[in-house]
Parts: sequence; C-alpha cells; structure tokens
Amino acid sequence: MTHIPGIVITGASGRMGQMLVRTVSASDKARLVGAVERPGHDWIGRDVGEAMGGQPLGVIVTDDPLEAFSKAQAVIDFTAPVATLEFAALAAQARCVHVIGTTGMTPEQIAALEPASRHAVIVRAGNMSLGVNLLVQLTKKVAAALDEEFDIEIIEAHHHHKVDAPSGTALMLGEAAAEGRGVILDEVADRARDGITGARQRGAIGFHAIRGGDIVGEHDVLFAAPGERIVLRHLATDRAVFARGALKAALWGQGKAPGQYDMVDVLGL
Ligand SMILES: NC(=O)C1=CN([C@@H]2O[C@H](COP(=O)(O)OP(=O)(O)OC[C@H]3O[C@@H](n4cnc5c(N)ncnc54)[C@H](O)[C@@H]3O)[C@@H](O)[C@H]2O)C=CC1
Ligand SMILES: O=C(O)C1=N[C@H](C(=O)O)C[C@H](O)C1
Repeated sequence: MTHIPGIVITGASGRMGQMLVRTVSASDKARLVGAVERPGHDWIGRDVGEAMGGQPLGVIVTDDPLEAFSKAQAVIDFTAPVATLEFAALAAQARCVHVIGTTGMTPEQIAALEPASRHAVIVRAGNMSLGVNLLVQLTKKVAAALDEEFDIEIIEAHHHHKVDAPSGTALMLGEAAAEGRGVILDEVADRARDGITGARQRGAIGFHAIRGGDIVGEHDVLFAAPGERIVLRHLATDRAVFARGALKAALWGQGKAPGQYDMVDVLGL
C-alpha cells in the first residue's frame, strides 16, 4: 500500500487535461490513477499516454467517473460547469479531494457545490497559478489604498477557444478590487460597453475580454486617475503554471477537514 495520493484527471483530452496528465505522471509526489472523458469521446478505452501521442501510461480513459474516483484520493477537474457539478457529487461520494479549475460557473452552480463540500474537500479557483494569486492580494491592497479618483478597469486576453467571459481570473481580480475598496462587485461591475454609454460611472469596475489566437492568459488591473496610472499585470505563457498549482492543491487537501477552500488557503497567502 503506497501513501502517494492517486489522482484522476477529468477532461483528460482537453488543453488543461493533457497538461495535467503530463504534470501528475511526471511527479514523484502523486500517481496518475485515472483519466475521464465525456461519453462518446474517441479516447474512451485507449491508454491516455498513447492517445496523447506518447508512451503508454497504464491508465485507460474511461467515461465512468465514479469507478475512476473510487480508486483515487483526488480528482483534478478542468472541464465545464455542468460536468463539474456532477463530478463534485461523485468525488464527495468517493471522499476524494476535488480540485476545481473550471470557470464560467453561475452563482447558482457555485452554491450547488455546498452539499458535496460537507463530505469532502473542494479547492476551487479561477486561476491556480502562484503569480495570479499574488496579483489578487496586490490588487486588494492597491484598491484599498486608492480612492474613487482612480478608475479600475480589468482587461483580460485569452485564446480563441475560450467560451466564458469575463475570465475566472478577471472575476477574482474584480472581487479583490471591490473588497479592497469596501464595495460589492455585483453593484459596481460594468461588463459591457457598446454604443452611447454615457460617461463612465464613478466607482465602477470595468471588464474587457480580448479573444484571439493561442494566448494562454493575460490579465491587467488598471487604476487610472487624472495625470497618472498604475497597471498590475500577469502574463501566463505556459499552462504548466496552472497544472502545478492544481497538483499542489490536490496534495494540500489530503487529510484536511471537508469544506470549500481556494488557492489563497493552499499557498498560505
Ligand atoms: N483555474 C485555472 O487555473 C484554469 C482554468 N481553466 C478552465 O478550465 C476549463 C477547461 O479549459 P480547457 O482545458 O482550455 O478546455 P478544453 O475544452 O480544452 O477541455 C475541456 C475538456 O473537458 C471535457 N469534458 C467536458 N464535459 C465532460 C464530461 N461531462 N465528462 C468528462 N469530460 C468532459 C471535454 O471533452 C474537454 O476535453 C475552462 O473552464 C477554463 O476556463 C483553464 C486554465 C487554467
Ligand atoms: O480558459 C483558459 O484558458 C483560462 N481560464 C482561466 C480563467 O478563466 O481565468 C485561467 C487562465 O487565465 C486560462
């Protein structure tokens, strides 16, 4: 019996799924024990390493998540909101740590994670990189130090396949700016400007989403006042930063009390 946690990757054929398969199988702190894809996917029944175009890894891609989770200690899940809700219930049933990187979840979908978190550890973050989680802390501090003379705008850029906007990271940064300023993000967010919008509302937090090419993920937090501007910026150039953070979260969650956590907890920021 080994004490090295076994990890299942859901959405194994995806951009993040493949990066996670590589990251977990290369780690000496974790074992890759499962790979899940949606029913009907042409990777089902194939070795995940071979399906990725490399050497066999001894893990067959399955469309039966519960069967895979029952052999594991953690599930790393970067898929889609509806799938993530299904996986949360199953990961709780199997008492696996559930690391959720999926973005684009509605407030109702996020609230629906609560029952699962009574039985298992959930670590969820719109961005698992160390750099972005530091940027979140910096954004909160800068927003707390400045008054509404400084207009806050969050600008994000991603690859052309991305389906949700604003990005999960942009929303984390918006929440941090609102918290620093002592306001409620939903009351001040300005998420769509087009046409004769009128002048900018004082105190608004604006969001802008660029989609193009193969951009991995870029985020600016702009504080603009008459005569000066501050720009806080994070550029991700390699998805490995998200996968390393997710693996860290899966290991951190072992033995923790059931509940919902984020990367600030994992990284101790
Ligand atoms: N939190 C973070 O640090 C990061 C979060 N993300 C988020 O992760 C998610 C995935 O991103 P990508 O990998 O770029 O997308 P992708 O589209 O390349 O991969 C998603 C995968 O999930 C699979 N999938 C969907 N429904 C499923 C189901 N019911 N069962 C099993 N597999 C299912 C799809 O077949 C696909 O292979 C997005 O929400 C994205 O925003 C992406 C990068 C970093
Ligand atoms: O979809 C992506 O690719 C990314 N999604 C996350 C987000 O929505 O912020 C994190 C990262 O920026 C890449």
